[in-house]
Amino acid sequence: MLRIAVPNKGSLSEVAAEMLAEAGYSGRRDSRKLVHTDSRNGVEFFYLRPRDIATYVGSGALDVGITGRDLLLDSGSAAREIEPLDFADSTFRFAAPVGSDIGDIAHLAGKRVATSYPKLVDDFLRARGVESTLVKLDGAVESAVQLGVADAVADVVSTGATLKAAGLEIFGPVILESTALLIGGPSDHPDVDRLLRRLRGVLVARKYVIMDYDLPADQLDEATRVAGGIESPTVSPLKDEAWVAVRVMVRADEANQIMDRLYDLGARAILVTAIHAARL
Ligand SMILES: Nc1ncnc2c1ncn2[C@@H]1O[C@H](COP(=O)(O)OP(=O)(O)OP(=O)(O)O)[C@@H](O)[C@H]1O
Ligand SMILES: O=P(O)(O)OC[C@H]1O[C@H](OP(=O)(O)OP(=O)(O)O)[C@H](O)[C@@H]1O
Ligand SMILES: [Mg+2]
Repeated sequence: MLRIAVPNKGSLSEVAAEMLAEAGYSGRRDSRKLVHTDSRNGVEFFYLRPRDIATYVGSGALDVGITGRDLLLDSGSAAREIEPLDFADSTFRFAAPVGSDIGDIAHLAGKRVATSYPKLVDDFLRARGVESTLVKLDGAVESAVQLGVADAVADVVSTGATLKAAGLEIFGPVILESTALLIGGPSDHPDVDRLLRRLRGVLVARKYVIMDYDLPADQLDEATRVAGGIESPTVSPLKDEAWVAVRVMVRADEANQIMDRLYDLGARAILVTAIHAARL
């Protein structure tokens, strides 16, 4: 049985549960349940606080887990990154009040910096020889300056809207680029590969679409340059020998530009369909 740690709350939990469902696993129905066994797929899910997941996986108590890179590094656990999962992308940044004279990390010497990720920030500042006083908060860190408990903050930034609303602006270098990860522990469980293949299949199904179109046969080389597929396009004959039918996988975010270019080459009846599951 593969033992998997999944986030029970916060911004990672919903997407992680969706990905696992799309990968064919059953999940808990009651959001208060802490453990769920999917015996058909030979896995057991443990619903844990995202911040604690690296600790369980790093100690070997659980085999793999889903958490953020920032949380993994802040935990100091021996867990390691297996694969990025393409969600919960964020950067970890310093911010100070708009117009303040803190414009560089050197200016943080002797200042108070509020954060929920003290190890991450401490490691970063220490490595650069800056000595600050860290103020450890649980969340809503952006309010710390307005409320007078810190001079600057270090926190997760996505759109930047939370910082802006609190009258703060980013300064200094990027502390970390974070994303959701599959993490593993000290020993490799033989079933991790299957989980990984399934999760990769979900990522492919989300990122790619199938494109079918009819094309004048003499345009095939040109069309293959526009959309070459993973290995190579599937080409089928049509009754009218001057035409062929082509099927190819393309990135979903490029589908419309590719359709425009194929249309200009003479392609017609261009159809795009979603991929439900994939294994490349
Ligand atoms: N606005 C956001 N955009 C993208 N990723 C985010 C965002 N907020 C948090 N994250 C990521 O989610 C993870 C934080 O998990 P956590 O459970 O603390 O989420 P949370 O939404 O902050 O939950 P909580 O309500 O407990 O604070 C980190 O990896 C972090 O980088
Ligand atoms: O750049 P933005 O798009 O505004 O997103 C960043 C904010 O999102 C998260 O907050 P969350 O909602 O998790 O609250 P928290 O601070 O209590 O964790 C994070 O801690 C930032 O505050
Ligand atoms: Mg949060």
